[in-house]
Amino acid sequence: NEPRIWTLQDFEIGKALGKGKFGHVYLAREKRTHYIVALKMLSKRQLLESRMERQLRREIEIQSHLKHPNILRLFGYFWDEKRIYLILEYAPNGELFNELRIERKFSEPKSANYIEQVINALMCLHENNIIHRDIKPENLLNSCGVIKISDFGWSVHAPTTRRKTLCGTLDYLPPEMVCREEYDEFIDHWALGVLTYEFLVGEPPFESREPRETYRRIEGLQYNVPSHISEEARDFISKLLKRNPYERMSLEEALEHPWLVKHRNSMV
Ligand SMILES: COc1ccc(/C=N/Nc2[nH]nc(C)c2C(=O)Nc2cccc(NC(C)=O)c2)cc1
Repeated sequence: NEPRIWTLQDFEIGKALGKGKFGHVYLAREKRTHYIVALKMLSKRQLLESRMERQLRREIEIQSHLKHPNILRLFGYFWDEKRIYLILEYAPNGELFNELRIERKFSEPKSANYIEQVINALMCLHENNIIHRDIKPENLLNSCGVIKISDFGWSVHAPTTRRKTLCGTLDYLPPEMVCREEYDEFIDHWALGVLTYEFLVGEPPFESREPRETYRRIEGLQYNVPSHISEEARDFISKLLKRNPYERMSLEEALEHPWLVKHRNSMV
């Protein structure tokens, strides 16, 4: 099916879902098929001012070609004189970040189930030689229990050396990014360890009041695992939060780790 030329007139705009960094996301319904989507509206001026247009092109290029149940679909895009519009898959339950703040922390079965889905998405990305580089609860959407990785704004084709200074949370940065070394897809493995910790504990492992302190704790691998965390979960995290990227567990090994196997067998 030929990609259509979409226009705003093809959609009925519903409620605002939320405000992203560069624009608003609205619930929308395609008029002909009544298909429900999330329409992300980005201001051209803001994109140009912050020189993000190259990053947006990359985001569109990457996300539009990826088809995986745990990766949020980008169905298409269009623009008018003021804005660029991304036609995105709608995930009814919203950001996992919100769910985690409400529940404070997730149970081990729930964390294992979510982490397994993130691993499946990362395997798809890495098979396509893509590093996400921004795995965190804010960039994970929940669609009736199915986790969708979204926001490919920071994704790149592996391996790469970072050109830009980093913005956003430092909590998820691996040591090799903190010390400006070359890095590759293993930075996503590190982020997976940080994500697992944050699901189980309710806050990221290296979180500190001062960014400098966060850097120091990341470089020194200084994190404490509360006693309520199971031995298997503790071991799973420790095999991802390794200073040397090549010592980090592979995604295949992670799927076979006792912590995930234990909870997979107990899932209905
Ligand atoms: C405020 O409560 C909410 C509950 C659920 C949603 C669902 N969002 N679902 C989405 N599907 N596809 C995309 C893209 C989105 C999306 O961007 N959501 C979004 C954007 C900005 C903030 C939030 N906030 C929360 C709490 O999820 C969600 C959005 C907001």
